[in-house]
Amino acid sequence: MFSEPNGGYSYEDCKATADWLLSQTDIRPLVGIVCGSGLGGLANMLKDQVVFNYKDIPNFPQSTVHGHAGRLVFGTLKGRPCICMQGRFHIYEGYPLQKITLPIRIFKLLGVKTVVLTNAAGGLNQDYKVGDVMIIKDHINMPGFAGNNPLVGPNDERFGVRFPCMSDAYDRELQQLAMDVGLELGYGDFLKEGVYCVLGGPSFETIAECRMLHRMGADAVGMSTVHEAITARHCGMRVFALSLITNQAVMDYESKEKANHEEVLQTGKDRAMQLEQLVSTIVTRIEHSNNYA
Ligand SMILES: O=P(O)(O)O[C@H]1O[C@H](CO)[C@@H](O)[C@H]1O
Ligand code: HPA
Repeated sequence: MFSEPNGGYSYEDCKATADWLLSQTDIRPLVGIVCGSGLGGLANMLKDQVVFNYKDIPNFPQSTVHGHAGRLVFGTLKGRPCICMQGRFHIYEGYPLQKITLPIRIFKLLGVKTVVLTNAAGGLNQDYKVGDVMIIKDHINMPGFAGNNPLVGPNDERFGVRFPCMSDAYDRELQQLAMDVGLELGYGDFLKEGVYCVLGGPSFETIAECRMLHRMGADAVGMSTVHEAITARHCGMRVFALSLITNQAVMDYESKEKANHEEVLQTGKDRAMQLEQLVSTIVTRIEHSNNYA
């Protein structure tokens, strides 16, 4: 039943997983949240939780990265039905892109309308500080330049069109909502907006690479999110995404700084409370600001 043509899954396979989940819970999520490295605490915002370990879900990949718990959490946020991935998948774990993005298609088949993607990222923009939160307004898909796009392979029109538009990948209304909410919460000092660039990882970038990415127009660099955003847009969900700037990308040969995953996770812990406030307020306001979700 769970075949993998071209390393991906058929519509029927995704549907089988979605139906299996729907048969286990009465919660019908409208918002799907993906927690970045060290940001799994976001799932704690959900009430009335129904939790699945990834290993128990048919077809689901397994989390292998420290800071990604590997749990799918259904619940409600101020009465609003949500689903939260406590742990995402990355290219460097060895998974094909179609597998990395499988949960996004499952979100769609569960009835999710809006996807909220979060990540930990290195700051390239020299005005950014560790602890800043960057609302993603656009992306640069470096693996995509070499043909590594999650939509490679036969296109199933039940998900979306062959050539989806990406100039509106990140919903502008939700970006504005996030900025308004952030300012209301008093987060103006550390709230930014910018361009996220994805690389394959797992090695962090060299100094020359960071300099190049910055000149190219990227404000932050990471190893995730873009594949999920492309897949979500392909199947017609709205996307809101943010990066926590967990470290400064090293741009200077005089610098003694070294990127490391421990710092990434620590910055996530330090900003956990504000991120929970920001994301939960945005999610509850989506309802009041439009009819999409
Ligand atoms: O993008 P998320 O999953 O937040 O994780 C980021 O943190 C890890 C590196 O510390 C990489 O996986 C990078 O992509
Ligand atoms: N580079 C790539 N990915 C990251 C970084 C970084 O500096 N920080 C967190 N994820």
